[in-house]
Amino acid sequence: MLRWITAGESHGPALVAMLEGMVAGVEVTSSDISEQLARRRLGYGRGARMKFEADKVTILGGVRHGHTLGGPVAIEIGNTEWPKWETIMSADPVDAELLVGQARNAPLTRPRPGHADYSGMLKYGFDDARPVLERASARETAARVAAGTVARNFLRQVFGAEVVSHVISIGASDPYVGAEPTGADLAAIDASPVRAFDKAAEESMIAEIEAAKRDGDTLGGVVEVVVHGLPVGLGSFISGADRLDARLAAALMGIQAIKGVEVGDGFETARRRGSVAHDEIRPGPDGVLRSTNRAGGLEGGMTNGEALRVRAAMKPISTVPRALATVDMASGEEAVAIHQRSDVCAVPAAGVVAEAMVALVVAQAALEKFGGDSIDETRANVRNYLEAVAARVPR
Ligand SMILES: Cc1cc2nc3c(=O)[nH]c(=O)nc-3n(C[C@H](O)[C@H](O)[C@H](O)COP(=O)(O)O)c2cc1C
Ligand SMILES: C=C(O[C@@H]1CC(C(=O)O)=C[C@@H](OP(=O)(O)O)[C@H]1O)C(=O)O
Repeated sequence: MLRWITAGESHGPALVAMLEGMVAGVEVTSSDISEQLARRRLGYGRGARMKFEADKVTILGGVRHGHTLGGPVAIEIGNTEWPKWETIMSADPVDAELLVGQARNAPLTRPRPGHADYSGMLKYGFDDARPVLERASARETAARVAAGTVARNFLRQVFGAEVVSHVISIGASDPYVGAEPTGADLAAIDASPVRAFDKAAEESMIAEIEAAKRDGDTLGGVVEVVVHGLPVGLGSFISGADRLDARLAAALMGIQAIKGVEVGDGFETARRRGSVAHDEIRPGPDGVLRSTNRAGGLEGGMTNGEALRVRAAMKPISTVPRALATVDMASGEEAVAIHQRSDVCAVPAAGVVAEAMVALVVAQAALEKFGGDSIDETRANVRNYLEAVAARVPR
């Protein structure tokens, strides 16, 4: 089974991603990973930290001469800001004197509503939010994007499938309505400062961010991930835990600040009548045809051969410059929440993280179905299956 785990803190020396269960022979390089990490740092509305900090990629194991070896892949993402945090975030004990007068070491006792601070301090027994926010921080998503790069390369190399995301809306901007993008549109989407697929939607999103910035406020939004080129039958209806929609929802909800997931037309489908909610099946020149894809390529917990389409809703950033009311955990007095700096909006970055999570879950389902120890074996199994599927589709 394809499994992944990350380790590391926001201001630690590095993040580490481990990916276990990937077949041998997948082409992947450090620059593929760096390229994906650079995409995650893009986006209008990100804070100062994105400008001065850099992600330094080292593949520690599982890859040789640009190909996976079949063993666990370990990727380190070094943090170039580490020298500033070396004492405060030292893994080993440090002399108390070294910490005296260090502003960064001042205990954070005013938990931010919406962040992990309050519950984390109580649950893990800390008087300071620092040890909580270090791991709760979405800096960790860089490690997921690194692991996701291997998965997205696998999907491209086995199915020719591309994982694409774009931003549907930011705050109360006019949501994007129109055709879903394909892999060929990814460069244009990345060139948009808000990763929008449409100029009008982009302008409306930028206006929202400008207004929030002016007001000392923050924003969330909605992203969509689309995967073209997947075969029918990934995932299963057999048990709830096998359903690909359930697995995608869990993976997307596991991203910091994601509060809702839609599959296909999602909540809109709930408002429709059945006659206009589903995707009718008709005979076509090369088998069967669907003229709509309201289901987002998933029926019965399985891919149905149409484009996979899922959306994730992100709540606004919880470090609000116009700081929110809280209680100082040291004194019990009313206070305003911690605020030093933050992103105004990180929705474009969340889209890149969502791509990585979708790639990992789909690659996991593909490896379950097709197996193999090498990518050639997986490809042969895919070919065999697709022949059987083609023979079954009426023409
Ligand atoms: C890409 C990305 C960047 C984020 N940047 C910030 C930030 O700068 N400041 C902040 O307070 N929260 C930021 N967040 C959100 C927090 O990580 C998140 O609100 C926190 O973990 C609590 O959310 P939860 O309730 O979903 O766990 C970011 C989230 C993502 C996905
Ligand atoms: C560092 C990243 O995102 C960080 C995620 C984050 C949070 O609370 O989630 C808070 C911010 O960090 P800080 O509070 O130190 O300014 C973001 O910059 C990153 O995405 O690489």
